[in-house]
Amino acid sequence: MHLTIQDVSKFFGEFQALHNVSLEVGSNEFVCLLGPSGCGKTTLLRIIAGLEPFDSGTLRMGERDLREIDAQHRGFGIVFQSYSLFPNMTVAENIGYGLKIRKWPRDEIDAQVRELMELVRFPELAARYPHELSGGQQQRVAIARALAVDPALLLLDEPLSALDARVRAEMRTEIRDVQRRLGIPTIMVTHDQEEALTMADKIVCMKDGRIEQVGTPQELYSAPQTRFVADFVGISNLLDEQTAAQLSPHLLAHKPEDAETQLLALRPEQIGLRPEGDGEATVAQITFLGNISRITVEWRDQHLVSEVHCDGRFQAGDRVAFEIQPDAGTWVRA
Ligand SMILES: Nc1ncnc2c1ncn2[C@@H]1O[C@H](COP(=O)(O)OP(=O)(O)OP(=O)(O)O)[C@@H](O)[C@H]1O
Repeated sequence: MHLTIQDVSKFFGEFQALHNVSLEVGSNEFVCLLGPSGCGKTTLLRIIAGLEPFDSGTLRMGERDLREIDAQHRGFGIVFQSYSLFPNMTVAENIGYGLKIRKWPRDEIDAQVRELMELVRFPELAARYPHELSGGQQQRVAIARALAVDPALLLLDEPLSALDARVRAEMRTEIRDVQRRLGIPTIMVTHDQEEALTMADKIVCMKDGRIEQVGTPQELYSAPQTRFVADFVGISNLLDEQTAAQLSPHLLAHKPEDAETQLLALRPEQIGLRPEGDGEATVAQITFLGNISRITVEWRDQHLVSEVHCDGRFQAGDRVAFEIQPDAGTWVRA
């Protein structure tokens, strides 16, 4: 079933937290709301969940107007950043809780809980209490609990942000895997662009209560439309028209005519370097990243960031020349 958000606006007193937000979430889609702190991601998620009223616009699940259905009756699964498990219930009781209040028979609850524990890979932890689990395990239980009621929509609010980097990376794959297998439309809030790029079918990039751009991870990375998206999703070198022309006059050939599109966003991997004694730039800093090196070069009065496969060709202080394809980069709105 489709979720349709149309022209939703939200005020907190005088402050407008959301400006005419419109968005579709398809039946098997994994959508990430991505943006910096305060851009309105959580507010939008809470509105969808029914935990927060909104001032104008429409919200529909299939044909149903969600304004007419309160949070408990929407049948959505929700997982928050803090694990929010019931501390006095075991793992199995936590997962089965939603089924118990729906008055499922005992043996059916047990079967469903067993299945979900297999799905989130910890059948042996059934009898433990939340305080006996690691952060990652607690968050898996929270996800299993949200999935238990066969939700029409799964809402995740920064579910991985309290976990350490390794567990977080593991759980990205696990969550995506379970979501694909169950085919539940999912909306996840995150401010972590890497998380959004690795997990989402569709990223909704937000800024100041507005949607800046919606697209696949590839679209947002390779065709950002605004300076904000170019900067927030991945790393970009942003050059005005004059500077772009100095770097390589060919880059102007693909600049659109409109007056708003003024800046060229060049990804670091689009700036190739070659050692050259009288090259126009100087290597300022080299950061080794394993498979590649990130090299900051000084050029005229600015710094440009390049990423190259590291083969030890460059040292700080070296003179280098640029190797840039004529169609490199995307012209974006300032
Ligand atoms: N209950 C409230 N009363 C007043 N202002 C609020 C309330 N809730 C949120 N806001 C404001 O609305 C804006 C959006 O908040 P929201 O929590 O949706 O942002 P966010 O993108 O989720 O940020 P974060 O990543 O920090 O959670 C912020 O400026 C916030 O201060």
